[in-house]
Amino acid sequence: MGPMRRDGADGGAEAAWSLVVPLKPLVRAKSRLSRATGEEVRPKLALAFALDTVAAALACEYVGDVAVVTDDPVAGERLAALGARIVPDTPARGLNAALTHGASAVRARRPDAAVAALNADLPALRPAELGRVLHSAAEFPRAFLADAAEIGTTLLTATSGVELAPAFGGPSRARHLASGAREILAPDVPSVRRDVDTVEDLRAALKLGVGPYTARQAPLLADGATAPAGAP
Ligand SMILES: Nc1nc2c(ncn2[C@@H]2O[C@H](COP(=O)(O)OP(=O)(O)OP(=O)(O)O)[C@@H](O)[C@H]2O)c(=O)[nH]1
Ligand SMILES: C=C(OP(=O)(O)O)C(=O)O
Repeated sequence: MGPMRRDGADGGAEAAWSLVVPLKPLVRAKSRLSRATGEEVRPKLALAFALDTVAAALACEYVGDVAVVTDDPVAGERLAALGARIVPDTPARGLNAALTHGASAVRARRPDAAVAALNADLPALRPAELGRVLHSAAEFPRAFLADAAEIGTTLLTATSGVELAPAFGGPSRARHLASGAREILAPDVPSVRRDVDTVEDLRAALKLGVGPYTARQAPLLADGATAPAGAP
């Protein structure tokens, strides 16, 4: 059976994906930003990234629901208020175990769900761009989108009845390719590829235009984090 339809209309009805978004406890999240942000702002920024990512995902016409896999109580409460379902993590088993667990939780409720893992660090995410990626992904049993650096992965999909088999972490683009997943080569989806791990990534995201939660945190950042590259 194909993915569930989000509406019953003929023609323009779009396949509804279930997204699975993993989020570390905020005290540990985005550790590579710590030097630029300081320890007080870093968890707030990690939460803001997740809120912007999930809000944009929920606004995407191809997305039926979003499950966030997290053990963080504050993030869980804020993300649930946006409309996400919160799935408790699998303690100490890491990112891929969390994603497999999230996909199982989704399919326990909806066995024929098409699922997509999406990183929580995409503060510039635009619903229409995510929609283009999911539309392309629907043609293949498994598909993925490489991150802006073309080394990692920001999104991995599995259509109805197909195991997600996530292999995220570090140089995951090559692993996802080797696993048989199809790489999505959509040209105009920079916001879906713009993950933020470093201060340079954050600058690039700010240039693309971030969502409201991250924009609100930006003034709290040291100048070094937001000044254009090469600025004095
Ligand atoms: N639920 C869950 N999410 C995780 C786990 N590890 C990583 N993530 C999430 O997976 C995505 C990519 O994670 P990483 O790049 O490894 O970690 P990060 O917090 O984004 O950044 P660094 O601390 O700088 O590595 C982010 O959305 C993380 O919050 C985990 O063990 N459980
Ligand atoms: C999780 C990933 O990357 P990073 O650890 O760089 O965020 C990935 O791209 O698979």
